[in-house]
Amino acid sequence: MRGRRKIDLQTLDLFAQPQLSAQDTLGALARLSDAGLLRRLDSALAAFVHGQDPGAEPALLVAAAVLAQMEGRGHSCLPLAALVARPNDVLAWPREAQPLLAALWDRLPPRLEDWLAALQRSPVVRTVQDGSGKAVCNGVDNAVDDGCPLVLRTGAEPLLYLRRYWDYERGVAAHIARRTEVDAEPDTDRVRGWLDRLFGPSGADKPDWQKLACALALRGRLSVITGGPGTGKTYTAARLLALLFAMAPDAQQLRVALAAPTGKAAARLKQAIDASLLDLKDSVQGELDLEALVQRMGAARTLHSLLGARPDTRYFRHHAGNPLDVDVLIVDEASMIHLEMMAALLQALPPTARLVLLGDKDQLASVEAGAVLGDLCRDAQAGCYLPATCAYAESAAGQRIPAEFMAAGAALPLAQHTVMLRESRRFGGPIGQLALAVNRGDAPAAQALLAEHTRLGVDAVLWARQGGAAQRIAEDAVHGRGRQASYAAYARQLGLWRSDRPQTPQEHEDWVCGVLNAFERFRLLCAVREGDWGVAGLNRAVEAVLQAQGAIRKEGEWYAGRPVMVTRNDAQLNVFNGDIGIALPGFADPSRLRVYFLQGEKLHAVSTARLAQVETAFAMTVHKSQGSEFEHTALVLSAQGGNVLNRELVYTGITRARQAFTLWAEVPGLLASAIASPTQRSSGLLRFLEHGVRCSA
Ligand SMILES: Nc1ncnc2c1ncn2[C@@H]1O[C@H](COP(=O)(O)OP(=O)(O)OP(=O)(O)O)[C@@H](O)[C@H]1O
Repeated sequence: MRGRRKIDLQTLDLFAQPQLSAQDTLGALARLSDAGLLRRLDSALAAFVHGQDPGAEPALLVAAAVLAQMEGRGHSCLPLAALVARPNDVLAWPREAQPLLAALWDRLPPRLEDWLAALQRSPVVRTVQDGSGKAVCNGVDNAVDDGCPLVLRTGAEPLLYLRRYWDYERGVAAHIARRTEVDAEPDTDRVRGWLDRLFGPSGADKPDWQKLACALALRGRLSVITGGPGTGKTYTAARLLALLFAMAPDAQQLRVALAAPTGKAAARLKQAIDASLLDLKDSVQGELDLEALVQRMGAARTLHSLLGARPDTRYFRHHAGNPLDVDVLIVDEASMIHLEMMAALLQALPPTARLVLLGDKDQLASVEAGAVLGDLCRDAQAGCYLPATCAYAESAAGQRIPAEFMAAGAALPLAQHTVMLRESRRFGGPIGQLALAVNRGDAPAAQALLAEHTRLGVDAVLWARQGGAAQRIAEDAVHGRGRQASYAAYARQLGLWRSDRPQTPQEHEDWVCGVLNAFERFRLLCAVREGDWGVAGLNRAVEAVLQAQGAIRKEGEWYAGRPVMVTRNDAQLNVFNGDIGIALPGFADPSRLRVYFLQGEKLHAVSTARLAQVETAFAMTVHKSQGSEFEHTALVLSAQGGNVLNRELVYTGITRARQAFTLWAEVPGLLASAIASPTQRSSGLLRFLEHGVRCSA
């Protein structure tokens, strides 16, 4: 937003007079948009509200604009008490904009009650009370939703919504409430027998959360399994599938689907589940035909493709009226699912089907509004298990839940269907320790770990660098540091085209796969897009270094070796948002570049002319890297990052690295301030679950 500022904030004069009319307010909001403090869309919503209600008061117009701005930053609603009392906490404007904010707030009502009254007086705002079933619009009892664009949820913490987000939250909460009702309990002796076969016996010293997750998943139609990298979420999900298969009255008829928000995450899920299931063949000794299950599951899909996204619309082919044809759906990387997508997914799922969500609750939430997995996992760390859950866990999984994980009083049914896996199997080393330190907000420990390892030299697993020109980052990325993965292997593999040119289609395919696999070993991850330390600047810098060493010959937009990331789903071309491909000469006609993608084990080629929605991918945002892992990642923190530099971003960047992690910080203090800034997205989802989902007709 700061990049779009055209006006000097110091000289911006918002108001001619102390009183604020609706017109003055709209003018001020428009000027704040010109100055880049709001988006055009934000002030446009206020103007729209005024168009619908010429009597709209300044507080309503300001609330509407801020609500739109919040939606753009991933929040599903606006907490009004915080806005009135601490506007800057909500708006997060830069220091130089504080006088403007103070001038605006001086002219607005000082008390929350007055804001609420201003909102409730307007016909554009529908007022609803949690749990009462009462809805009021324009002061009139109104159980029927007549399309008010804004919704005000009253109560101890009033929330203002754009109507569609209120609908999504309410819909998601209603589905979750239904799905977490306990069905008939399964035969616990059988469950326990199968769990012992699938997992082996467990020690008595601590609970086996993996077994517990499987047992709890049988009790309802929603199961949430969260945990950091390598804690065995996929391992557990494969065993859960085998268990469901073993317990199903007609196992051969069980329809199972796998999905994830991105194509890459979907492919990884399928690979891991297949391998895990086939590993289990011995423990099920011919009693379960797991090979047949693997065959029947088919490929994992992106959520868009599973739901049947209709191009250029918000609509899907599958919905409540045309539900998905599944009995069990496992969705990985659930932290990336935004509110609207979760609402669509839950609607499209038959009421009897089981949904299993896998994901790391501490990762970055989606760019779009909502942090659904984070919300659903609010109690995951604490457990909050009720006595009935503990009794069931003991009889079905042989697991005694320690007192510290039991609910102190009432607890959400959702918590009884949520399990956090706590032991990482492949992430215990320095990278894991660093991730844990970041996650618990311990900046000194994170910095000490980085400093200690950096001292070990260029081969160190952790490595921290500070300041200097972005050129240094690019050179490091291309030439590598020590023995850690870099783009050097990719450049070497690319060079084989000239020194050892493929002579047969098979050799060509092997070479293409070699380039793609070498490229996947390393990645530069940025917090921001713009600037020298952002995606755009670093892509240019890496290209310049590769060009200088002769690895690429960049003459136009496309060149042999250009790695690209697809930025928009294109079902016709069979490429999806987040897919990474590399432009390379074809075998039959080397003068024409084709972009090659690895889809599972198979190569997929698309002509460069047909791929319009792509961007160069030597550097990518941390957001776009979710669902991927690399041997070595270098996380680049730009001084321009502002409040994008937060704890979840750093944690997500670190946990993309399997063997080595490098941190580049443009100025001192960026890491510590990011760690000190956990993201809090405003949402009312859990409140719906706490109060019952009855607040509207
Ligand atoms: N109970 C277990 N016993 C033995 N090995 C296990 C167990 N749980 C997990 N593993 C192994 O640990 C590794 C990580 O497990 P898995 O890939 O399922 O973790 P994950 O949480 O899905 O990771 P990611 O977040 O990266 O997707 C795998 O090699 C898996 O086989």
